[in-house]
Amino acid sequence: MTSDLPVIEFDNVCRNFGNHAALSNLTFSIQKGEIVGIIGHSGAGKTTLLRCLAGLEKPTSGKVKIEGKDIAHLPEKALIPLRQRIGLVFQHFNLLNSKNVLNNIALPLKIAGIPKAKRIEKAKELLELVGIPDKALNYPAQLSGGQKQRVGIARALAANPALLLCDEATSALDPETTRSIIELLLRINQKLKLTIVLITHEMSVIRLLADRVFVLQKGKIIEEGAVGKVFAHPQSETTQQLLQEEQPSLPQSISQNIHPNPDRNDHAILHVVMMGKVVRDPLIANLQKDYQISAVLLEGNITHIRETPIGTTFLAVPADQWQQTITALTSMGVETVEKVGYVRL
Ligand SMILES: Nc1ncnc2c1ncn2[C@@H]1O[C@H](COP(=O)(O)OP(=O)(O)OP(=O)(O)O)[C@@H](O)[C@H]1O
Repeated sequence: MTSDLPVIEFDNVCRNFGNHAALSNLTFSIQKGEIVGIIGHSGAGKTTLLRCLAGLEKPTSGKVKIEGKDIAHLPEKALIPLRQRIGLVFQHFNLLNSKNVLNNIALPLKIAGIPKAKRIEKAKELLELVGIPDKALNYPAQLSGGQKQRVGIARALAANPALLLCDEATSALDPETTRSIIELLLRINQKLKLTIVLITHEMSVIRLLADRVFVLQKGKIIEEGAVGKVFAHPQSETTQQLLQEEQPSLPQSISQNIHPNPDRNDHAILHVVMMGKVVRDPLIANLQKDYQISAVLLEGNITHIRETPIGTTFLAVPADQWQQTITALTSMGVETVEKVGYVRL
């Protein structure tokens, strides 16, 4: 395999269930070391896509290539070694309760016929990597949810996979534990240069973990790109809906009274999105100082995509100064600024 060959390539993949197209002409590629998040409403095709990637589901047509090999058309026997290149992490961990932690982790190696001493050595190494070396002899019932998921991740890594697939891997965990599992996945991604594809309904997980995001709707990718870009400027209605809980919105007392044309003494409302350094700049003070524009902050918040701050605010400025404000804010380096309408404050 050459280093720039994508780890994953989907070429015109369709998966039908009867007359229903769960995946429809999907074409994309994912490079080694990338972390890609897949989001979409229920029934959009996320699980089907992940199952096709894992070789658990055969596409009706098209090619699914992992490290250049088309797994969609391999006979079952030839799929076995390829499946070992793919680690799976599940929402409910799927550990065997009758086996201790070390033996759970070593199980894929046992199935692959690796001698006992070697697989236990590897399992110990992985337990160290996921940060719970002292739990080797414990049974799953004696572990917290976060510890169980660490074991699930260690097991997924046992056969040195090229690809880790995470299906709602943090959805059963509390926010603090979710954060620690995200940090673990990021560390593993960097240390092992592991490619990770994750499905989640938690947008905060995508923000902290993924480099790129695919938005699925009715089996098609309707929006795709760097998480920062897509989350800062969601184009499709679906993406906007999925992000809605995360976005600040105007207080009802204002949003109810917005109108499209200005009356005398109205203010124009501007929706401003900023990324990076500019978030820390005193924009309102600068508007006043450099442009003599008095802006009022109506609503706003700051979130982070990895280390990059994203600021979203609604400002009100005198109605006759909205164009000048947009020009000024753009020259200050904000990502986007749009007029939402007019209101009497
Ligand atoms: N084995 C199956 N037989 C018939 N229809 C199926 C099967 N698997 C999935 N589907 C259908 O394909 C579509 C996509 O399902 P899929 O489970 O991939 O969606 P999803 O985005 O993962 O949804 P969710 O978020 O609810 O898990 C749905 O309409 C579903 O009903």
